Amino acid sequence: MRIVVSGGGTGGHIYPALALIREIKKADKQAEFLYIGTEKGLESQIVPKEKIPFKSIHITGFKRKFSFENFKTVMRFLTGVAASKRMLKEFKADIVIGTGGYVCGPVVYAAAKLGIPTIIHEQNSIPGLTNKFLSRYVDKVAICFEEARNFFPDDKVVFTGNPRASEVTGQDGLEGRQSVGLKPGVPAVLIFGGSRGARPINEAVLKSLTELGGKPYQVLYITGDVHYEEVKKEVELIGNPENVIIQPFIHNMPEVLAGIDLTVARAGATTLAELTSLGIPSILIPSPYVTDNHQEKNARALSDHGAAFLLLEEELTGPRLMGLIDSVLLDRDKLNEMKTASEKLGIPDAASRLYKLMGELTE
Ligand SMILES: CC(=O)N[C@H]1[C@@H](OP(=O)(O)OP(=O)(O)OC[C@H]2O[C@@H](n3ccc(=O)[nH]c3=O)[C@H](O)[C@@H]2O)O[C@H](CO)[C@@H](O)[C@@H]1O
Repeated sequence: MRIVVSGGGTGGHIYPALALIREIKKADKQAEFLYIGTEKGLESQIVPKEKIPFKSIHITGFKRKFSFENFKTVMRFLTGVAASKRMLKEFKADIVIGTGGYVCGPVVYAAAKLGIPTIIHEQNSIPGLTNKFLSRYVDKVAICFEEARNFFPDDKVVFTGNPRASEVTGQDGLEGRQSVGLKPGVPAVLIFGGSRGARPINEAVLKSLTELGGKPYQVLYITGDVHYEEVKKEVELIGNPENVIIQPFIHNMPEVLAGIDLTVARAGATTLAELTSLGIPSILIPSPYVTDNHQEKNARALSDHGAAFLLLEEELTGPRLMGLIDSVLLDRDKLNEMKTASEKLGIPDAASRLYKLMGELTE
């Protein structure tokens, strides 16, 4: 099979695509891939590292308010469609899958117009503009939250879950711990703000850094690449406690997650798929800066079932965060109860479900 995958901007759209590619490679050694993204998105760094052929188009997202930029975006969309058609014909694509972000707009639209089978994968409980637009043209819409169903044509929707959920299973947590310097046998909390980091979470952690130093657990704190230098400067003034490891970004998240007892994070959909697949309890601080506040809805899908605590950004303070971490990590019964609840929501076979759907469209 000759497969084109497109999705990007942030990790939450890229990692599901890469997990799907790995799943297909296991089942079909002859499969060939082309990934179409943008130069500006994280995909231009992450995808070539995986040795997957990568091509880019130039495209920007729509502004929700009326603006001249939107006119330019329409022009870029049309140019993007023409460029995508050329790439798809040259590659002789059998199927095209979009995993979100505005880059898949022109790519998936072009494929549908060429009569190539198409799927979009929606990770969130509330879809973004691009997937809502594309759902009119594609053959199938794969979803990960039942709440997303109502936004799409009923006959196209298939519940598959997020392929990244499959990728994080079966990892060696001890090796994961070792790779980042976490000790075995001591409870570990991972704190991070999505694939790009989050300033409000960084501020809350920095305010509590000294206090964290006195805790009977260890902390892996990921700042996000762009915030790292700034955080480091502050940490030099405060002092870096021995039980807190600070990193800008980690590339072996599946391995590391396998060794983690509790996670503090934004509520990006791919992160949540990973956490539930592994049955990791979490404290979720949804980003309020996303379309239709979809992260809060994502988070509630976990907190309503006892798998997570929801902490709204407006209520986020250092002491509040510390209190919540202690209340879970220092109470074994609570931790186990949340673990079970989290595990129940996981869909570890999501990648094979999505691959099966591809097979149905191409046979
Ligand atoms: C601001 C924004 O628009 N965020 C969206 C974006 O989030 P974002 O890109 O932050 O996505 P997620 O939280 O869903 O996923 C982050 C991914 O990055 C990985 N990771 C993170 C940190 C690190 O150091 N190493 C690493 O590998 C995580 O394991 C995960 O696989 O896409 C998600 C999925 O559509 C949406 O739900 C989010 O609302």
